[in-house]
Formats: sequence, structure tokens, C-alpha cells
Amino acid sequence: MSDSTINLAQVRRDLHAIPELALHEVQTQQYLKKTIAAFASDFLTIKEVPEVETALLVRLAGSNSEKTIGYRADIDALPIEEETGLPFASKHPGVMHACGHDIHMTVALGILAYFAKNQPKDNLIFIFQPAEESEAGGKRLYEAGALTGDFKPDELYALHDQPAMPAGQIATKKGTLFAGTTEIHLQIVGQGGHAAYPQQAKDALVAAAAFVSQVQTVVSRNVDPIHGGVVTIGSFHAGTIGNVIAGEAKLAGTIRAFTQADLEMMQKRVRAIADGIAVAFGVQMNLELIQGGYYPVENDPKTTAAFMAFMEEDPEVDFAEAQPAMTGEDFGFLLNKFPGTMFWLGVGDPKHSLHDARLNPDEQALNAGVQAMVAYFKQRMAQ
Ligand SMILES: CC(=O)N[C@@H](CCC[C@H](N)C(=O)O)C(=O)O
Repeated sequence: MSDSTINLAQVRRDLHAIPELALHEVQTQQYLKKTIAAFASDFLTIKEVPEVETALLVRLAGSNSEKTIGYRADIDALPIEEETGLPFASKHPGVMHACGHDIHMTVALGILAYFAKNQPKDNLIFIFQPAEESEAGGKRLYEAGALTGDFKPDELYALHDQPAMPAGQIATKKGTLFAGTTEIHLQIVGQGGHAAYPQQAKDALVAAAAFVSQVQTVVSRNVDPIHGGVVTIGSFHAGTIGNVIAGEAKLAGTIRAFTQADLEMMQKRVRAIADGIAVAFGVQMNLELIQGGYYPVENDPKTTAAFMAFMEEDPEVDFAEAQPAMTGEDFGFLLNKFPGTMFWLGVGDPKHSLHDARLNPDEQALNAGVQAMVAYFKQRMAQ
């Protein structure tokens, strides 16, 4: 059914080779612009957003529109050195599409290519959004007023690839799909000194170690076990050599929960623990907790019921009901503003999780994702 005019695997490989970090997606945006311009459709318009320079919005005017359907793809990559050894591996040292946003962009381009040739009944907008991994690109776009007027979606969709699922399988659920998250950034300032004279120093490394241990109690002692939650400290830097007491430590991490109320309670507990460490160790705790736009991803009941009913019934689609996941997504912010549905697309690499330097998605998922969404949008527009 899809007469996509693009070679999906080639597009994905081109994008995979040029990963860029949040808000620096310059080459990626150029590539997207060039590809979309080649669709040469007279009902297609492209919009750039001065406040979010690397974003790209595309609108296909419907032939007999009653509504505007939005589809969002995130475009940024992660600060990870790729270890796949693939011939089209990242050309950018230390940066990799290890979260599969190359897959997300390619599926979006595939859907766009189809409807650029086959005018949709309703308006379709495509949001190529920077900065999903950090810097809250979705919130930035919304606050810049980019999703207003002709670019205001009545309903909005997005996918995230999932290596643990078979390539091409689609999964989602009603209600909360992903957690809300909050980034932890902590600088601990103590007083360095000679390892032999700890009494003259304020050891930032020991204070940092105590902080890491104590925040483990937030999930084990403060969160209702039935609700679940995560506090992970993923980065810890302190000291230079074994016989010098560290005067400074820098930590980064993430807090996650399925409800905003739990997330805010956990933020308070992390702050309280930091305050306690400051007193106990005589150090300065410069703690920043940044939620940005990473609200829990709450799927809308109506669009999700329609989406699930379609995917369950379409014999071409391998559909499964999803469990909630502790991954975060700034699509949660956009779903707080517009009704819509986020779903997983399986990319069949069960040995490697998202954010693994060896992640190697199965490209068969590309066509399956495009086909399923083209079919769904066609049916949704007929209603
Ligand atoms: C799907 C995925 O992996 N998303 C990221 C989103 C990052 C949120 C934020 N920067 C944080 O770390 O809290 C994730 O790590 O889940």
C-alpha cells in the first residue's frame, strides 16, 4: 500500500551517521529539509522556528479538512561513543543515535513522503523536534508558540523505538505509558587537603558517597511500593589522585515516577537529604533539580482507544498491549497540551537496550511503522 518515494533504510543510515546533541542538530535539520523539499508537493509548507533553530515543522494541507493531525519525531542524539562497527556508524566522535531517533525521523519521513504524494483528507503536521534527551525541546517549541494557528494539532502521535520488542511490533496502552522525570545536577564544594590530614579538610567525595547511598532510601522508604519509582545517579566525578582529599564532587542523575505527585514528593526528599548532608559533612551542596517538560506520558483515552482498536484489528499489524515503562519522554509535555497517543515500535535488538553503544535496530521496523501509521491516519481521516 505504501508507495513511499524514499529508500527508508538509506535515509535511516544517512541520519544515523550524523548524530548531533540537543539543540545542535544543524546537519540533521539540513538533511531533513533537503529530503522534504524533494517531495515537491504543492500542498506542503515548511516552517522554521527562530526560538528553536534546529526544529522543523511541515504541514500538508488536507483536501477536505475537518481537523489537524500531528505527528512528532525527535531528532537529537546522545553523548555516547558508538561501538556497533557498522559501515554507516556515527561520523561524529562521542555522539550516537543510541536512542533510535534516526528510526523515529525515518518513519516520520516515510509517512510524510506517502501523504506528500497522496493528499490527505485532513491536515497533517509533522514536528521534527530537537532536544528530547535533554533541554526539553517539546516544551520549548510549545512556549515559542510554534504549535498554534495552522500548526495546532487537534490530536498528536509519536513513537519510541523499543529494541526488546520484535521488529515492526507496535505496542501501547491507555493512561500512563512513561514516567515523568527530573534531572539531578549536584556540585558538592568542600575543602581539599592532604590524605594524611582529613581533620583539616571537608571531604567532598565522602559527602557525595553518602548522598548516593542515602537517596536510595527515597524509593525504598518514601514511595508507595505499588506505585514504583527510580532514583539513579549515573555520573560521579571527584578527586584527582589517591593521596589528595577531594575538595569538589559533581554528580548527575535522574528521578522518575508515574505521577506528578510522586515525582514532586521524591524531589522534596532528595532536597532534604542534600540539606542533611550539608550539615553532617560541613560541605556546600549546590543542587539543581530540573523537570523541564518531562511530565509523565499520559495517553489520551479517546485517541488511544481508536489507535489500539485499529492496530488490533489490522491483520498487517503485530500489536501488543504495553506495560508502563520508567523511560522518560518530553512528549509528556505535549500530551499535557494536546490529546494524543505515544506508542512503542519494536526494533528487534533484544541484546542491547536503548542508550547502549552497541544498539543496532532491525531496519525492517521502518516499513512496518510507516505502513501502520499511513493506514491508521487514512482510517482516522475517513471518520
Ligand atoms: C526514551 C528515553 O530514553 N528517554 C530519556 C529521556 C531523558 C529525560 C531527562 N533528560 C532525564 O534524564 O531525566 C530517558 O532517559 O528516559
